[in-house]
Amino acid sequence: MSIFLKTSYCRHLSSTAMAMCSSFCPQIPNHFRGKPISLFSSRPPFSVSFKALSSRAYDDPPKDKLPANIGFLGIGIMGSPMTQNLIKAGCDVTVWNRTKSKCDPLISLGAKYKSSPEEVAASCDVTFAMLSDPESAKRQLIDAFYQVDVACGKHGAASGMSSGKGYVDVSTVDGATSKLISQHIKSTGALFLEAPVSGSKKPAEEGQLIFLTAGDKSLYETVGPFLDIMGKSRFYLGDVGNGAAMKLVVNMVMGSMMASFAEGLLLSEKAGLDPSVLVEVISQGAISAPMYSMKGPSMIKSLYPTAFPLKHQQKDLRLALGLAESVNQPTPIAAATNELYKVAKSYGLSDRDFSAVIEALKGKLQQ
Ligand SMILES: NC(=O)C1=CN([C@@H]2O[C@H](COP(=O)(O)OP(=O)(O)OC[C@H]3O[C@@H](n4cnc5c(N)ncnc54)[C@H](OP(=O)(O)O)[C@@H]3O)[C@@H](O)[C@H]2O)C=CC1
Ligand SMILES: O=CCCC(=O)O
Repeated sequence: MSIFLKTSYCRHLSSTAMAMCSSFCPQIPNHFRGKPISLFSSRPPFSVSFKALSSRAYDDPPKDKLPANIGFLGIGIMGSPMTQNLIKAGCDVTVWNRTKSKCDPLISLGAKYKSSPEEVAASCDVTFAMLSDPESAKRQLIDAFYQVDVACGKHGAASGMSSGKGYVDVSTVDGATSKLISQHIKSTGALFLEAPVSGSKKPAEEGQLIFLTAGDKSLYETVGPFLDIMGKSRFYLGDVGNGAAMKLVVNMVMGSMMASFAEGLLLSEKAGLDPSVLVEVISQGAISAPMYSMKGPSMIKSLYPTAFPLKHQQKDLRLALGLAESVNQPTPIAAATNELYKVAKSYGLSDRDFSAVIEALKGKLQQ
């Protein structure tokens, strides 16, 4: 396995964190570790930024509970950097993706490859999945004759699961999908955790994601060190469905914020103002958000380099509206916002960044 030394990280590793790294992936010498790994034997029902607390003393989990082999299904915009961080931290990772070529860079970093989710799950202690949507998280149509369910069906991950293993779904799906996958996984005796993430491509690359987890608490504790490699904080929210719901509410708010920001940029321009000054004014006030400063300058230039695909934002709005319907909560702003993203999709912008929603307000697509 190729091992990469991140000297900037290592400079900050406390000796406690180094010792924990050693017990976690014992085949890797401490000085090759990528980042500190923080472990809690029990966690409060709220999140703490563990990377900021690396000098605290933590209990090591029992060594016989530490997973040795990690599987990762779905090597897309998010899955790829998340897997890279696991490999760089010294974990033994096995990957699968529908489009096999996306696994190649990870294989050259030291990952193993298996040709189905079932084989990954069978060869790994814990398998993560980062797939597009409820449909792909459950089911994949390879061709007209041969069907593979990524999680649930023939050659799906559940077929390779058994007691002692765990499945962690980090995709953004609705609670019903998550519960269905949980049932299939748990019927094999394995454990299940839903763990959708807040944070986009760059936080994924930098190991700064926020995990919104729910499901088997013991699996949450077992995989905590892996979540801490990929993320900066993690929330445990109780029963399966709560992580999915939290993620959908967050992304419903984000989608509306982006749509409103897009309206503001266009209105400022039509009113004779400089939209880049608007971005600066917003960044200094109470409605400041990193998203506006990060996306604003490229939106003004009609550039939408993809970090969070627009089709996924629309999917999350659709699922959030379903959640709202199920609890009889009015969400008129999200409903209108969803329509705007649907217009943007009809302009062929599905695979562009979600900030391309501004094009739906221009009336005419800028090439
Ligand atoms: N990008 C972001 O900023 C964030 C995304 N998310 C969520 O993470 C998930 C993944 O997003 P992201 O990585 O951006 O998306 P990508 O579109 O880059 O990746 C999607 C992944 O799902 C796979 N996939 C899609 N359809 C199927 C199918 N029918 N069967 C099997 N595999 C399939 C793709 O395989 P293939 O390569 O073969 O197409 C790919 O591995 C989504 O749920 C998204 O909402 C969450 C937080 C941030
Ligand atoms: O689901 C995507 C979230 C993107 C983000 O949190 O920046």
